[in-house]
Amino acid sequence: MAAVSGKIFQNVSVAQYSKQNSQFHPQCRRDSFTSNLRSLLPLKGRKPAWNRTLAMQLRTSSIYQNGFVSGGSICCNAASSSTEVRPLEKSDFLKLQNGSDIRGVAVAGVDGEPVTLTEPISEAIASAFAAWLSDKKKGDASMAMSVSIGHDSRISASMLQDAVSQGLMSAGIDVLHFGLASTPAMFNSTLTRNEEVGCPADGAIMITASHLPYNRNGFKFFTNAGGLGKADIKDILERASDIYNKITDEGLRDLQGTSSVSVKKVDYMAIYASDLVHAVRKAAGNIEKPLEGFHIVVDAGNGAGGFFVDKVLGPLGAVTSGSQFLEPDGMFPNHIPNPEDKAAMTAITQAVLNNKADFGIIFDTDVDRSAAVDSTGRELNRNRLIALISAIILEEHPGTTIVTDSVTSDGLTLFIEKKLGGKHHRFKRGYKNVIDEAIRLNSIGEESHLAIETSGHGALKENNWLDDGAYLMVKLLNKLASARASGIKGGSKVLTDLVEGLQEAAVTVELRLKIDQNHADLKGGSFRDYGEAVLKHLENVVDSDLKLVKAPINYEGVRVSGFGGWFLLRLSLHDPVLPLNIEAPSNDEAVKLALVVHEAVRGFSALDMSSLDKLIHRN
Ligand SMILES: O=P(O)(O)OC[C@H]1O[C@H](O)[C@H](O)[C@@H](O)[C@@H]1O
Repeated sequence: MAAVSGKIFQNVSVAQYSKQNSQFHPQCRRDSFTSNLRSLLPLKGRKPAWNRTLAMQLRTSSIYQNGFVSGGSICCNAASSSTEVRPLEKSDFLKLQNGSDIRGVAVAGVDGEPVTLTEPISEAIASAFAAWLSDKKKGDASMAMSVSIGHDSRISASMLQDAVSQGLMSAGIDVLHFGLASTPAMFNSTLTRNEEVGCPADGAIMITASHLPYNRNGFKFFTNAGGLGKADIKDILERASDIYNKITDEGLRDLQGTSSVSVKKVDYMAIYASDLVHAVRKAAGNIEKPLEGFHIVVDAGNGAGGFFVDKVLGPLGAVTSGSQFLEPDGMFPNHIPNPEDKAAMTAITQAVLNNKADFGIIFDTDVDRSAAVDSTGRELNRNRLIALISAIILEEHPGTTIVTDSVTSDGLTLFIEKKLGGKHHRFKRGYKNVIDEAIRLNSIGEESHLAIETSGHGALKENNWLDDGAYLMVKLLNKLASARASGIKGGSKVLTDLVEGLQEAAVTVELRLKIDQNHADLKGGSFRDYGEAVLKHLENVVDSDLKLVKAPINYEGVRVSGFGGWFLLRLSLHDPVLPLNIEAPSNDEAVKLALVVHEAVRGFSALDMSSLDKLIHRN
């Protein structure tokens, strides 16, 4: 393990600050949300200890650290001044659930998008996570618990970090501030054994909304068992609603707590990155600089992935000139940090070609997703990335099952099963779904070492099923390094060769058909029920058409083969949308498949068919 640069940032005693209460600006006091959690949190043996002065002290110090002092108003940043503590329904909290994440609007100013993730709400959510964690770890109730907090480059990061810190500390939880961090590093901090920096943490919170626009933000939660699931998130939001409304019912009150909690600032990314460096060195036979001679460019999309250049590729000996958008910028001025996005892939491809680099790597905002580009400018994302990682994993674990999301191609199945000798288990969309499915398969005796999505999310058994875009790239770097160590030249050709034989459709289409939730055709029902009815109807139509074959094993939506290609219509995991994926050998065939869907669903008037119409009439 490399040297650790974490140091104590601040040990905060609640009592120490209470007498300074009067020194703060009254506006700050109004903004502060005081959590009266004594009656709400099951904190056996630990007293919740909180007062609003501490809240402001923390907020102030964090604002200074981030250089956000403006006009002498040091106590409230821009987003916090709009914060208002008003009664909310449980349903308002539940609306913040996005599968196994929490997502909301954290920055005001976008028309039609009111702020839903305020400081008080975030503080209540953090307190609820503390209560949830406390229940989970009840065996250790006498021990102090700690939670690490990290964030991506969003402009609301500092405001939310303060609110979350307050929520945790009000529950007597010690807080570790990691600052700019990646989502996988946060999970890792619940596994790392390093007392000096306070790890393993009992829980971790990543403040991120992945690739969503600048005004959004959200939370991902982890324990050493992995990311929290949907049911846990619902539980936390319900608890948060109770906490929040109890406080507003009773009015804001100071608590004169007596126990103390600590806030430590830790450079955890240095620890996490050194683990990645170690992994590549090991794979190359413990060579210090196994990437010497390679020119690798990185596009971090102004998210949190810039560390990969100086803390991973640099120490491994790679040349990284031409890397771009490494500086964190929460307005994402260059492109959406998303390896599924065409503009993002064009940007990294161009960087590889312009710099005559051997290889390109692109991350999403919080580095749980990634993709690559070879030296010829060939994109290695979506099905190609899955094929590539599968080829590596199947060399290491012959015959293993590769779990993927539902929108993967028929060509990928052939490649995994016929060329690589593995088993392709096409499951549902959603990184958590594929990871949980791979874990389940192992638990019933079917060996699986890889769970991966076309979105660029991927997790390996050897890496604790950490959903980690950086580790996926490490697997590719290992391959480059070990090829070099065995004297093989040719840059990234060794990787390109691995996907040789992957059949790819000439036409690939993804449309997202919106369901108008206010449309009379829903008859007051939910968009989910409506979407299910659309899918059922489509299924019946397909069943009665001899030219079409329904996928015999399918876990999500309606997947159909015909006209030399296939389509999948399914419900989005989170949105009132039916995504439609089509792959076909030509435009004509793609249109024939689109027409099948069009004919079947056109009676559903709440469905926006305009993109489907456009596809059909364009050709
Ligand atoms: O169902 P969709 O709307 O296509 O969204 C699906 C996506 O949702 C989230 O972003 C998850 O993090 C991804 O793992 C998943 O692929």
